[in-house]
Amino acid sequence: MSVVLIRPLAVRTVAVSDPGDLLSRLPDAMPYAWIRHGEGLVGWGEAARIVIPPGPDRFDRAREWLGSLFDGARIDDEVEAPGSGPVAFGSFTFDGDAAGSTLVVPRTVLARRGGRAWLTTIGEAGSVPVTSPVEPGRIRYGDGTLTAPEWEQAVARAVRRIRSGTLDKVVLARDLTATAERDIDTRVLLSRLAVRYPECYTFSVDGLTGATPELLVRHTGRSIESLVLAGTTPRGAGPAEDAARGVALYASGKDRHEHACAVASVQEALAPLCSTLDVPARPELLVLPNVQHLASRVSGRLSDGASVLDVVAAMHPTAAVGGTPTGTALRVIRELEGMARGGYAGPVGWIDSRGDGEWGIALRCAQISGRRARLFAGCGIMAGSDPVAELAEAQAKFRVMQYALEG
Ligand SMILES: C=C(O[C@H]1C=CC=C(C(=O)O)[C@@H]1O)C(=O)O
Repeated sequence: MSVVLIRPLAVRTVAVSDPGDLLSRLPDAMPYAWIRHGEGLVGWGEAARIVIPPGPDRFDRAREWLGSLFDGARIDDEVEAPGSGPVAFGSFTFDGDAAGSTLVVPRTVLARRGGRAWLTTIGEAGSVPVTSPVEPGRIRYGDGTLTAPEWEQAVARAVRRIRSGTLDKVVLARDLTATAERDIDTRVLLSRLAVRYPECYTFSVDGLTGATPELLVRHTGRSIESLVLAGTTPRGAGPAEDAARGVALYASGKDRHEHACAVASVQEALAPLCSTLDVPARPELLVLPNVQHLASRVSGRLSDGASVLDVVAAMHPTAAVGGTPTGTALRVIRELEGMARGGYAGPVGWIDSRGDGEWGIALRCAQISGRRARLFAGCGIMAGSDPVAELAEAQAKFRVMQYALEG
């Protein structure tokens, strides 16, 4: 386990006047961010970092490290709100056996929530070199691991596997590559995403950048909430077609079953942790600029002092990104996708020293590195799935990051 830190952490949180657009305050091109409707946290610099080794105990290792780091910290926090005091941003790979899961405690975090704003600093306040955001310029796209026809064939194979009775659902994803004229400054992408997708969680952790609509879990004291998504249709060309698509999605047996699998996986994971759990009987429609989703808002009360990372560990991977049953779906994903998902479809978010935090599923995102980006999009495959329609759905999901890159 590789660990870098300034120990013990000397943490100070002070209330500040409204800082305006949080993203406009970021000094460098590789920041940490978690923003929805202008609220959330942004961070920069690095007071501590852990690269978590792959394996079934990776969430335990992460929790142990955070526990000893935060317990040993000297914290002077005049705000005492979720997200004040020391905060770690994190990204876990989808596949527990893959390397690349990380937790980072930024040296500076600026936050806004519920009409309050605060600034957390760790260690001596030093001067930070400030650069201006630079547009990436022209973008060239290329195929990722599979071409579009190859991915359609993988979907057709998954459908045959499901019809043979081996599994109910599997989420298959594909990747696209993008190369920009200049190094990609994630601040440019974050600002575009936050304006166009205010309903989503605009995030960035170590270059994994996107705007996900799917809240894995928000943890505030003992209250938890989750927004479960599965079942999708692209937006229509005009209001009439759009409304008809929404009605058809809501009435589609295939999509309702796909959604029910995702809700059941969340319910099964949360029930043992909760004294009460509220799961809606029917989904609602979530309409985003690129797609419409079936959505279920699940809420509950934890029966003990489990932290947000405990809840994340119990939930991942939900059937919104894995499938049903989970073990079989994960084997089929490895076999048919043929690619490393990295942080895509893994948990991404933040945790504070009280165990509060917000974690999403890293969807509608890309891994940014220098001039290159790797974009990801996936679809829940069911017995009734049509490979052509699934490809169109994946293209609609790619549009989020294509817009972020191109403007
Ligand atoms: C796997 C993705 O979306 C998931 C979340 C919402 C709806 C989904 C669907 O309808 O297929 C997927 O389960 C993705 O965006 O890459």
